[in-house]
Amino acid sequence: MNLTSDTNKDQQNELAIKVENMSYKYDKTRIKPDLFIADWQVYAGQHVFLKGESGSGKTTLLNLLAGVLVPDSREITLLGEPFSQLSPQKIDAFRAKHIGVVYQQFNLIPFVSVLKNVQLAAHFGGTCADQVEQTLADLLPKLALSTDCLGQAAGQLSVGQQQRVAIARALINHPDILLVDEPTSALDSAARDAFMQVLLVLCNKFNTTLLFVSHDPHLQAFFTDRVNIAELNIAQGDVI
Ligand SMILES: Nc1ncnc2c1ncn2[C@@H]1O[C@H](COP(=O)(O)OP(=O)(O)OP(=O)(O)O)[C@@H](O)[C@H]1O
Repeated sequence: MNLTSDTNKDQQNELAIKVENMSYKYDKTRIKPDLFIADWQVYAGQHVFLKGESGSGKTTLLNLLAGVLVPDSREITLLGEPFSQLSPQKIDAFRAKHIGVVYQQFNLIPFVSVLKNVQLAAHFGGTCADQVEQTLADLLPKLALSTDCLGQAAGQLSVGQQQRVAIARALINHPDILLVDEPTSALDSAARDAFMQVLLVLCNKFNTTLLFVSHDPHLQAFFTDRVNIAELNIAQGDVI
């Protein structure tokens, strides 16, 4: 089964994400994996909405694509690189340079300033200080964040502000791939829609491939490419 998220497929020939016969199980003593994907591709620049019921494997897939988890069979290719076959050090370097991740809980360092949070990500991604300054000057107004917040401890900001800082941090290295896990659950509908619009504008600007995980049906409208993890994860059925 070849499941490709397919808007503008004709115009886009570069694959950002290719997953082939990838399996993962949390408990290695079990026979049946928690996640098995036979064949799935996302083209460079696509914005894909990944939906699915609770426990269906969305976060697991995201963590595999981020290199936080390592598949049991190693078949993830990102940007043409055999990502899941790289050494742990190379995976860390690849992630820092090419992948932005926005987690459900944002994962900011709460007692460290907003600026430091962003600078740390930039440092690991090899982005120089001048570039950080330039990108922040561009990003902050788009994210409705004032320069005053840069000096504040991240943990002192509102949830909505932390979310936008998490986006700034994820985009500071102009990643090729942005993985976003259910970030809008704490927002009201107006803030949620504003957030989505900003996110999509920024991904277009940087030509970033976006994989957006959510089970909020309202957010589907922002995407033309939608995939249900149940179609991908054949470990959830009786196929294997
Ligand atoms: N750390 C873990 N240890 C063992 N099993 C886990 C762990 N994390 C997830 N699982 C199992 O893997 C399966 C997929 O979980 P996952 O968190 O990826 O689902 P999800 O679709 O992201 O759910 P949700 O929408 O509730 O966040 C579930 O059966 C879950 O119980």
